Amino acid sequence: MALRAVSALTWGLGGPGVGPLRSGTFLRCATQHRLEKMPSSIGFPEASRRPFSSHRILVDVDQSHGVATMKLKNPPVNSLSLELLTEFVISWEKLENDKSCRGVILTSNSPKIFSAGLDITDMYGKNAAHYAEFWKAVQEVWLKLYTSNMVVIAAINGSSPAGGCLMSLASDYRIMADNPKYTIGLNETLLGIVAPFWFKDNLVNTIGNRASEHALQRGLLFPPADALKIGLVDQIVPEDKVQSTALSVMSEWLKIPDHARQLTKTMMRKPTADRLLKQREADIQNFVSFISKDSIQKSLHMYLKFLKEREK
Ligand SMILES: CCCCC/C=C\C/C=C\C=C\CC(=O)SCCNC(=O)CCNC(=O)[C@H](O)C(C)(C)COP(=O)(O)OP(=O)(O)OC[C@H]1O[C@@H](n2cnc3c(N)ncnc32)[C@H](O)[C@@H]1OP(=O)(O)O
Repeated sequence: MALRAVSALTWGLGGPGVGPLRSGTFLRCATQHRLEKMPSSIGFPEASRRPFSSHRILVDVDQSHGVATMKLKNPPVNSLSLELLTEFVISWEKLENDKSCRGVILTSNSPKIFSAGLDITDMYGKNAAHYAEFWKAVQEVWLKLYTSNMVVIAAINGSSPAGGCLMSLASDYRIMADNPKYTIGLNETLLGIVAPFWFKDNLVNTIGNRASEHALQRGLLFPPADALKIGLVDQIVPEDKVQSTALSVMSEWLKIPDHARQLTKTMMRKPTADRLLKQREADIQNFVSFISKDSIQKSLHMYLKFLKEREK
């Protein structure tokens, strides 16, 4: 198997905003329309579309089908900066509160990069208060995605290292563009940092313990075909079919009654989400003390330098 490395949300019933069962779920399900036919592109009729956006997040809601497409837009590499993460949470809550929205396709506005992962400049050369705020936002985005009532499909239209891979892992289904130039994986060790336990838990739940041990220790980044083999993604499709495939997979998922799917998702994911929720503050403090170490700052500095100077 060809492996490539770069060389060198609150759970709990009734919890604010992100509880697995939004009030009215059962009632709504009883009258919910089934999706019989989905459009093959985002060319929805104007009347049924409700786009909204912020600087770094573009959202297009197709109200007649109950599906939103959320695009990350943070050039040049869609890094997950504090600003992007904050805007993500605001947009996500808007969708969670929109009763017409049952599913979200998460993708990128950039053609070649889904997301370069956490913004390294938010973890380098800042003070403890900044690191704490940043990490809280990272946790929040993961909790929102991982515990969402909505069906979340990642349409991975480019490279997806580290935090980008985590966002995909938190989705219910992953479709990746079949381009061998793109890679996906949790490559933290290559930066001299360590994926926290909840990144690891999410990976283990997806690809199993042995494959996770191997992938995490070596910081492996997998091309799409290999990612498919180990179950890191569920499907690979030609680059120009990622969005249309995501829409048709979504239509299949939305045929399942919401209440049954949501309760099943809760049953599967609650223990993992609860593990972070129970020690959220300690996890923030752990991150702050780890990332503030001189040796870790030095590793990040070297990695940023490597990124800037490497041959393209
Ligand atoms: C035991 C205790 C445990 C406690 C837990 C503690 C800690 C855990 C901590 C953190 C976990 C972090 C997870 C992460 O997500 S870290 C981020 C990892 N990301 C990467 O390694 C990706 C790096 N980027 C790339 O590989 C390439 O950029 C990419 C393939 C995405 C795109 O390549 P392309 O050639 O198109 O673009 P580049 O020229 O490389 O980049 C353009 C520009 O962007 C800068 N940049 C790239 N990635 C990032 C990033 N993640 N953050 C900030 N900036 C980034 C790059 O430096 C270039 O800048 P410039 O030269 O134009 O100035």
